Amino acid sequence: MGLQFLSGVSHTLQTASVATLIFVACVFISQINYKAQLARLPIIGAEAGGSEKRRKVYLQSARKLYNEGYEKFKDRVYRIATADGVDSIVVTPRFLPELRRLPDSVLSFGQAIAETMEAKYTNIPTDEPIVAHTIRADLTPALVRLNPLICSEVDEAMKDEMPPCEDWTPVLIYMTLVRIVAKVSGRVFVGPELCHDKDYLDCGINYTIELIGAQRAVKKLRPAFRPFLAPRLPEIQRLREREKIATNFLRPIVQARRNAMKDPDYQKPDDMLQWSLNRSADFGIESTEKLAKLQLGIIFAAIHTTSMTTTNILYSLAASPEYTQPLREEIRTAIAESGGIITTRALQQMEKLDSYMKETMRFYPAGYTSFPRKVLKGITLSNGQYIPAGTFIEVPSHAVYQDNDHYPESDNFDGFRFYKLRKRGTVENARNQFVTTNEQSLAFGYGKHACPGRFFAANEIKMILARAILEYDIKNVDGATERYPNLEMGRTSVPDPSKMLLFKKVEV
Ligand code: HEM
Repeated sequence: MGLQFLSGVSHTLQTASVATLIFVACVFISQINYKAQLARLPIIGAEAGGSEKRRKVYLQSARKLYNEGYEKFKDRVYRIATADGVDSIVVTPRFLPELRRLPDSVLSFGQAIAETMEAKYTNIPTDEPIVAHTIRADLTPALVRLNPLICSEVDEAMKDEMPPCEDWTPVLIYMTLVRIVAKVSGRVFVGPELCHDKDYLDCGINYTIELIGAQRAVKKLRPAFRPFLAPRLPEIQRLREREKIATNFLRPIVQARRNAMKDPDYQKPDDMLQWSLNRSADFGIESTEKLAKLQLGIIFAAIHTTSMTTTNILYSLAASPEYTQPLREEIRTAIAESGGIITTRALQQMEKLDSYMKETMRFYPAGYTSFPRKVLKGITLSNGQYIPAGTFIEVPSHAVYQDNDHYPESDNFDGFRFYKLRKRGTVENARNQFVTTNEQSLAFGYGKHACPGRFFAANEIKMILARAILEYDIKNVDGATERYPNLEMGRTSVPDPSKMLLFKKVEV
């Protein structure tokens, strides 16, 4: 009996050892295979040396590397070291039409964001189709109806947040815009109950800043230690606190709305929270906690992106005052022709403003690359190059914006570049709008995950700028005429949030 038992144990151990060996061999072989596949792709910046040296060069001069790669590898994809120390695969835009056809099970936006944002620990919702769906199906079609409301929120928020500016007054413009955008967007996202609540607004504004801090803190940990150490990081615990605070804010409102929805005559509010509630059963969203997390996700996608874009435009405007008068005239005429208010038609008529916004975004997109995707299944491109599963790809959007073939005299900031192109005909009119996305206009991404919120963002930014340009003269402090440089880190480029602009009320 004893011998039989021992021989059984020995047999089991042998089987387990063989299984383990086979498993290790498989992992080893697939790693070798993966590395061999990667090694077939050319590298930009190889002369710097090993991967750590290339990473350092990337941190100092990512923009230069992407531009060099764009010139060197017009028809091929190549590798670049990134801030993470992981090589990313840079894809030239000629491959975009074939990549856009691939399903998410092959090329995943959600997975790329989840890994970049360390979603496992930060909890940011990256795979919740209800968010993009509600924006596309409910928010964008509602804009014509909502624009008067958005406009009055812009007016009110600007009155609250801007100082009187009877004489030249310095304004820390980035944070001022963050508060204006948070209030205006809040009206559309959560509705009247919460959008003016200072504590809720602070919760949303701080959440985004803290989320980026938490993501950086997790990235600093070695990957193997993250499951144990990341949940204990104070930055991650602070995010959990924020989620609780947001849930507590939303709970009574969600409860009241759910109760009211039992009444067939209930006039449902016209905001994202309500549209999400209407669709929650279809997407399996039950709890208020989940709804709160989705709200935080929308806030993360919307507030700082919109505020940074608007800040970039105002920094450009302060350094190119020759544009103020023609823009002011266009805005005045458009509003006058719409009965003195900013209607959807008036916004559409602000084509010079639209062009100025797009030209600023061409020079100062939020990042030097676009179309971040994780490759879940290996892809063979039409030129025969193979991109293995497990890699990240990106497109060098800023280099595209600097290409003279697409943008003649691309170094020249021409605020009315797109306005002039739009005047050429119907096709050119459609191709050159602020919200347009295509292989040459990548600031809002590309393909089926291109930013669904860009139509709302465009309206909101135009309304804020229309008010600012009509009501104020704007200039840099200390008589500086150069545009404030953006802060660059790796592939990101942000307007310097510590800079002031001077504002003075226009005398009428
Ligand atoms: C000027 C402001 C904004 C910029 C520059 C911007 C930029 C982007 C970019 C680059 C992407 C990735 C697209 C891709 O890789 O193909 C994206 C996605 C997204 N954006 Fe925006 N965005 C802005 C405003 C907004 C606003 C106001 C909202 C919400 C109302 C929003 C909601 C989203 C969502 C939900 C996604 C993910 C889409 C998906 O999962 O399919 N964004 N945005």
